[in-house]
Order: sequence, then structure tokens, then C-alpha cells
Amino acid sequence: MSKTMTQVSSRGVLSALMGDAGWRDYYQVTKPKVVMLLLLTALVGACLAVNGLPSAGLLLAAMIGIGLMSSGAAAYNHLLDREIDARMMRTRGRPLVRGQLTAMRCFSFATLISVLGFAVLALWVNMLTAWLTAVSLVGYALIYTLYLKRATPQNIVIGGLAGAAPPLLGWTAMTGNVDPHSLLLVLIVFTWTPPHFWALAIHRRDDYAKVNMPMLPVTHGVAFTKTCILLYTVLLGLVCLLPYLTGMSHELYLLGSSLLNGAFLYYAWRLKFKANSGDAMATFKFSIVHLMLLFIILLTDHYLLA
Ligand code: HEM
Ligand SMILES: CC(C)=CCC/C(C)=C/CC/C(C)=C/COP(=O)(O)OP(=O)(O)O
Repeated sequence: MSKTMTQVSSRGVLSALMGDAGWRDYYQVTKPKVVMLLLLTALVGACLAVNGLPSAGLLLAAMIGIGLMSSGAAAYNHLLDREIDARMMRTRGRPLVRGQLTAMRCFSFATLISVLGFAVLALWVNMLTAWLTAVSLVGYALIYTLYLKRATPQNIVIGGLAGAAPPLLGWTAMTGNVDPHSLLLVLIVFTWTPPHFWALAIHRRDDYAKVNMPMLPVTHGVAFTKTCILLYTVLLGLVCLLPYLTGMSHELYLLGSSLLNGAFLYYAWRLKFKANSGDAMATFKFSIVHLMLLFIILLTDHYLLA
């Protein structure tokens, strides 16, 4: 059957826009698994901000806006890191390194979805959330990626604030203001980030050393980094008590978070004192399960016991 003019022309426009890149290349630069966990924390922040169920339309708009801007931040990170990504084992298969996606197309894509996300938040959520999300995007894509990451071993402690913002963004999307309880959720993710990343950084120490990236295992050694992971994991356990102690969460959360933090502490202790070769990556992978389950327990506790 002959193709209609519209099919040919629309396909022509699409291929002109995408070039050699397939949709998978654009999808990959958004760091989808990271953004999905970020959105889970934003969803929980939104649900804990209200009694009962949040407005479905408002929640949908917030998730779309925050998701688009987080994806845009990740795409800018791929663009700005493409030179070092080409030299590291872990990242050398990325779309811009392979040449599947050009820098200009990645920049255009990142800008398009970031602007779209800001517009959704500004038009259908509120300006506070739109601006807070924009600040998080700049914090991660520029301040962390372009400066902190290359400047100091404390890069991810400070840069972690951007990735810890989503629970606050979900909360302000529902209420239009910054509640102290929402900052507790930010503090949990902020405290979780160093053990999360430093475990991976231990495993990838040689990669980061090769590109002169001042990650803690490179600047201060693996033993010191393991001690910092253990100390931050203890701190995380204490910080996770705050939602219960302030009355935001209840016994179900206290039990669940204590079990999860006990497990995280075991991983961090084993990494420090009884490490085998795969323990750093096992700790990194557990950190992701830990944060996901922690926020699911926060949500369950809110609806079962609030
Ligand atoms: C400055 C803060 C952070 C740093 C430096 C960091 C670092 C990293 C790195 C280097 C990876 C491996 C990525 C890869 O090899 O493709 C990773 C994976 C991941 N991170 Fe983080 N992270 C941070 C914050 C967060 C936050 C806040 C979340 C979610 C709330 C998160 C969730 C994840 C997830 C789900 C993965 C697995 C991605 C995959 O398997 O594709 N990270 N992180
Ligand atoms: C709007 C908003 C909430 C923005 C922040 C969202 C965001 C995408 C956070 C990403 C956290 C993360 C995986 C950082 C790793 O960057 P890296 O450059 O150290 O990792 P890489 O070497 O794997 O690229």
C-alpha cells in the first residue's frame, strides 16, 4: 500500500529531529531508573503532605513536571560529562560517547523537556514547585556536574541536595509551601546519598582516578571511605527516627525503617571489617533497595496509621 504524503512527511520530520539516534538513546540519557526512584520519593512527599488521597490531576501534573525536569537534568549531565564518560569503563557505552546522539541533539532534547516540565509545573501546579525544581536542575546539572564533581571529594555530599529535593517538590506541589516535615524527607535522602555513591566509587576507584575525578576513594583512600560510609549509615539510622519522633510517622514506619537501617548497617560494617571483592557493589545495590522500601513504608504507614 503506498505511503500517504503525511506519513512520509511526518517520518521525514521525525528522522530530521532524531538523526541517527533511536528513542532508546534519548531514553538512556534521562537516567530512567534514577528518575523513577526520584519520582517515588516525590510521590511519597506529595501523599504525606495531605490527609487522604491527593488530587489526581494535581499529582499527575506534578509527577510529569518533576519527571521531565529531572530527566532534563540527567540529559544535561550526559552532555557535560561526555568527555570523561568516554574514558571511564562504566560510562563509555553511553549514547553521546558512542556517537549515537550528537551533543546538539542532546542539548536540544534536554532543553525541550526541561522547559516543558517547568511549563507544566508553572501552569498546572504552582510557581514555588516550578522554581524549586528549576533550582534542583541547576544544582545538579551545573553546580554538581560542572563544578563540584571536579572540585572536591565532598562533591556528592553537597551535590546530593539536588537529588534529595524531590520529596520536598512533591510536598510543595500539594500545599504550595515548605513544611518542616518535608525537610525531614529531604534530610533522609541527603544522608542516604554518600553511602549510596561512595560504595560505587570504591568499586570504580581506578576509573575515577584515571580521569582525575576527586572522589573520596581517590583522594582519601578506600579504608577512609569505608569508615565514612559506616558513619553516614549510623547517621542515616538516627535521621530516619525523626519522622517517628516528630509524629509524622508511626510504629509501622519505626519498625520498617529500623529493620532496613539495621540491614544497611550490616552491609556497611561488613564492607569496613569483613570485605570481600563484591561487597562494595552489593552495598551500592542494597542502598537503592533500601531507599525504595523506606519510602514505600513511609507511604504505607501514612495510609494505614495516620
Ligand atoms: C549526588 C547524588 C548522587 C550521586 C553522585 C549518585 C551516583 C550514582 C552513580 C554513579 C550511579 C551509577 C550509574 C550508572 O552506572 O549508570 C547511580 C545509580 C543509581 N542511583 Fe544514584 N547518585 C546520587 C543520588 C541518587 C538519588 C538521589 C537517587 C534516587 C532517589 C539515586 C538513585 C540511583 C539509582 C536507582 C541508580 C541505579 C541506576 C541504574 O541502574 O541504571 N541516586 N548513582
Ligand atoms: C530536578 C531534579 C530533582 C534534578 C536532580 C535529579 C537527578 C537526575 C539526580 C541524579 C543523581 C545522580 C544519579 C547523580 C550521579 O551523577 P554522576 O554524574 O556522578 O553519575 P554518572 O557518572 O553515572 O553520570
